Amino acid sequence: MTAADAFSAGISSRPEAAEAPALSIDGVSHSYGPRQALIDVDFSVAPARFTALLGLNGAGKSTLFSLITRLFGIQRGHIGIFGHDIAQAPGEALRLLGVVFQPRTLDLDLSVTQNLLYHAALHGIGRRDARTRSGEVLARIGLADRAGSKVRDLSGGQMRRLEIARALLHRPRLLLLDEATVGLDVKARADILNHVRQLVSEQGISVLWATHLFDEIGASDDLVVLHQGRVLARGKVTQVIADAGGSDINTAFMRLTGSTAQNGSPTP
Ligand SMILES: Nc1ncnc2c1ncn2[C@@H]1O[C@H](COP(=O)(O)OP(=O)(O)OP(=O)(O)O)[C@@H](O)[C@H]1O
Repeated sequence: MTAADAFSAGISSRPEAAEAPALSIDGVSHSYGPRQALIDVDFSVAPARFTALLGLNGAGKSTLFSLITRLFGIQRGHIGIFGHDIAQAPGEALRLLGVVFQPRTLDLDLSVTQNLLYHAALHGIGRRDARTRSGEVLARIGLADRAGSKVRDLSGGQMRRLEIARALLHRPRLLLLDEATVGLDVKARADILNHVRQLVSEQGISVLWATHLFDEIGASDDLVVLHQGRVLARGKVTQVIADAGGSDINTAFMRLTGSTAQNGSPTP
């Protein structure tokens, strides 16, 4: 059995399993005019697992995120969140989803808490409940001591953590992060990863972590390798490496894609 088979069998095709996959991507294709950005993409994210979506620039990660969040309509295929088809039951599906996009979208002149309260109001969360939830999410992401600070005074890593806190306000069960560590130094990157991994191990949140950096992927993670719009491999990291005949994630990626690597991150 290949890693892909094992991954699918373990996650998507267990009729006895009470819970559907946190995220299921089935036969999804997307084109921008003549340019095909995604080609028959299939994979799933298991509940309470950290799944890395590894791909170089242009692999199709952002396009996929735009489809999952319904920024774009689905041209072909199906996307489900905990069993709710996002085209048929968008309300139920999106309620369970939190997203951290690549560009920063915080109001720098408001405080940390004010940013959260503003976002909560957009979600229809009442003021008192919003204050309670803000305290909760800041504690979960290690920012409780900065609640009253102006966002402008935070470090880049703290701003990213605030965006994660904001994405957790409506208590989603699936969190998508698109290149969440871009522009951060090594320590801040490790810090964000640790916090997100804790959300998985301690809170049971399911995570899809899009990245182009090998060193952000752990040996016990699930992995999807996306290249030029196609899924080249998916499964447990160790299985993907073994199936590709590599000795580590770098060599496995190179074998799968024919790319070369420099400084821990792949280049085309
Ligand atoms: N609005 C658009 N119009 C035309 N082509 C696009 C558009 N957005 C993306 N593409 C193309 O679709 C393909 C996938 O791009 P996408 O941004 O989804 O990849 P990515 O993996 O997120 O890369 P990056 O990390 O650089 O954002 C690329 O070939 C890109 O040039």
